[in-house]
Amino acid sequence: MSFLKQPPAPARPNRCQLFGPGSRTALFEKMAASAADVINLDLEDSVAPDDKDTARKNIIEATHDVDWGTKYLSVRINGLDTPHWYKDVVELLENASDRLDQIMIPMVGNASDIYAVDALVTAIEAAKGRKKKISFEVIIETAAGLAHVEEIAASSPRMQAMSLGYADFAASMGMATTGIGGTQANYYMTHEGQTDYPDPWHYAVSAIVAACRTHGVLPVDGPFGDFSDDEAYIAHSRRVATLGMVGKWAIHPKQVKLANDVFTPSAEAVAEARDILAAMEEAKKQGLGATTYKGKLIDIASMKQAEVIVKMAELIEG
Ligand SMILES: CC(C)(COP(=O)(O)OP(=O)(O)OC[C@H]1O[C@@H](n2cnc3c(N)ncnc32)[C@H](O)[C@@H]1OP(=O)(O)O)[C@@H](O)C(=O)NCCC(=O)NCCSC(=O)C[C@H](O)C(=O)O
Ligand SMILES: [Mg+2]
Repeated sequence: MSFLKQPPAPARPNRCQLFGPGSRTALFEKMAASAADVINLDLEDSVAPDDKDTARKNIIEATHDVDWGTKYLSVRINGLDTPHWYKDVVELLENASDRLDQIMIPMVGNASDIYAVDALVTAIEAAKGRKKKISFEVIIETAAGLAHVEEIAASSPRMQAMSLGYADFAASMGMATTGIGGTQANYYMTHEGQTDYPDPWHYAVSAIVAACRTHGVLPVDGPFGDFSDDEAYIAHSRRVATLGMVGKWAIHPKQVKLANDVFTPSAEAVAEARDILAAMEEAKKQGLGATTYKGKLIDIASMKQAEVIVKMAELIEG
């Protein structure tokens, strides 16, 4: 391990982030009743330009009037290149209740974007005497955001999570696709008549996971647009979970269960992880750093892998 220890990510479940437009108040109670760990009330792209002020008022009221239970309550503000974002931050933090946990910053390109929001949030918290410090989540969804992903992950002590935003990311990168996540029809390889569809998002997902794990931030997968295709959503979620992400957005309530199922370690996986830890404990007593489990090598690195699974399961069990 480097001298610089890898800090732990925030100890809270983040298996699914359910999104809903701030302009659709009829959805708020349904979102609160869902099984999502995180609620993202949206002021950005799911809200029409003419509805921004109303959506902001709706969300402020919902922080007072809706019972969000134990969910992590987050509001996505508008991008820093819009005339809306400063009003989102000022009106939210001057009027929303203490129930608000997080602000989600879209379209970030560098650490200075976070610095600007952090300075404004810090001033309002002091002016209004807000007790709970607001955390940040950012969306990596531009070429610049990916190019500067590490400085963004390290940019503020408020940073708790980082999501990959497939639609804007594809547009910003000039990708020849309109799909929001998942396999892309023209991204394939052929060999002796066989066609294979590799993952076009692999680099972005891994870069986000690496930046997040380096700075103790939760890496989260963004939207999957085709909410009629459960199998594809599950496959995409399994891929990013294997790469180290902790959860995924739901842009429709039916995706919440799919995400929770993928990002909750199975009973078998937890039992195996606990067996590996027990086997390593036994090996340690015999002065060994490596041993075998079910005919395979396990060593201290296997212990760390097993600890990730057991810790996540214990976090979710609460
Ligand atoms: C996608 C939707 C517009 C679909 O809405 P609708 O047609 O009303 O859905 P259904 O008729 O299938 O609804 C079935 C029941 O579910 C309720 N419902 C619908 N949406 C939600 C929700 N988000 N949360 C909770 N409950 C919901 C309906 O009321 C029905 O209930 P009932 O009648 O009682 O059975 C809509 O789902 C929607 O707006 N989803 C959120 C879209 C969103 O927030 N988009 C922004 C995030 S993705 C993004 O911005 C891209 C990203 O930044 C990037 O760049 O990649
Ligand atoms: Mg976007």
